[in-house]
Amino acid sequence: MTLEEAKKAIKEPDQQAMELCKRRWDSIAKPLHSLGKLEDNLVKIAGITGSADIHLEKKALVTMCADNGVVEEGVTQTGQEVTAIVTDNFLNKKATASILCSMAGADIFPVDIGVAAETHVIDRKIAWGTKNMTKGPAMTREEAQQALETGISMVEELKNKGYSLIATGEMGIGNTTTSSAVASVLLNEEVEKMTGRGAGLSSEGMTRKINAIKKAIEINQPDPTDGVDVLSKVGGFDIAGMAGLFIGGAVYGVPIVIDGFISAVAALAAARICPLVKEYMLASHVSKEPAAHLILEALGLSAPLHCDMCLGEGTGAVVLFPILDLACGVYNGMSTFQDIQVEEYKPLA
Ligand SMILES: Cc1cc2ncn([C@H]3O[C@H](COP(=O)(O)O)[C@@H](O)[C@H]3O)c2cc1C
Ligand SMILES: O=C(O)c1cccnc1
Repeated sequence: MTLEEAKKAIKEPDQQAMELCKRRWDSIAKPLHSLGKLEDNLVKIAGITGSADIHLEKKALVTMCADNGVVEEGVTQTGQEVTAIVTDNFLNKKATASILCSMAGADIFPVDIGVAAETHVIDRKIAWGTKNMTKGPAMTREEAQQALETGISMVEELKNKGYSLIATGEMGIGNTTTSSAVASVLLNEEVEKMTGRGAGLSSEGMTRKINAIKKAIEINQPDPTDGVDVLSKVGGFDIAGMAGLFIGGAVYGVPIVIDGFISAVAALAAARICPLVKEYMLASHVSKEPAAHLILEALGLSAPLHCDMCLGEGTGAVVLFPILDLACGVYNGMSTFQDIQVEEYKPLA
């Protein structure tokens, strides 16, 4: 499906399914709304899937893996070769996200959407990394569109395989630099406010990172009203691929879980391309990256978890999975007021 077709296919979530789900929660023998965001997330899922019958047995994490030409500017603590190593490690439980997935009963789908080396994961390579955005656009508009469409098609494939919940993740040395650039443009905020130390960076490194982002924005002049333009000029294949996952979730009625800062920036870009996509994403945690909470605020989302995590790879999103499983267990298994023959709970005015 093309991006244009996807945009046309997106509808409002199903209000009736949400209402039914709320009614089911309110009928359960416990104080009203006492499971808070656990309840809210299931109501949202009902609206996304169009059904109050909620089962989350098959869960997936898609990690979009890509390299970033901007690492030439000395904006990271580790070298670009780490991207390919961690990408392949997703396959053999040697990466944090793959271990978390096996513990949470989820399957991991690492996608090479633009790693600058050969890898052994799902091959959707658009290019061998992006160009250095301080010297010109990171990629062409066509490449950005291709990355978005890759994300959309991954959701279609996983839905056809029976997956009902998808977490978003990434691996790409230098992608907090591109994320901060995209966030700065989309929110029209100072680069300094949007930039953190990523996977660990010295103070001199931070100065280089901020200067590189400013230079990239200055030279490329991305149009903040055009999400595809911003992604292509100062983004990366991984961020655009994840933005595609969010758009795909809205097209195919599959809830998509946001991870940390990088994933949230992708969600923001997706929402700029098509505002309704916001209704199809679930927040998981608030990353320790300084601007993460601002991105979630801009999306109008409130994350249930505050773990001071800042790892990426989809780790925080996968941590939400067992919590949603627990919510689902109560939703599907708990007795109702009718079962225990108690008049419905009436809160005090
Ligand atoms: C060994 C290693 C494993 C990682 N797994 C995720 N990231 C995280 O760090 C990177 C972003 O930080 P920056 O922009 O500072 O490079 C991304 O790959 C992100 O997923 C890692 C980083 C490293 C070094
Ligand atoms: O929050 C994130 O996604 C993040 C932060 C730092 C490094 N890697 C990922």
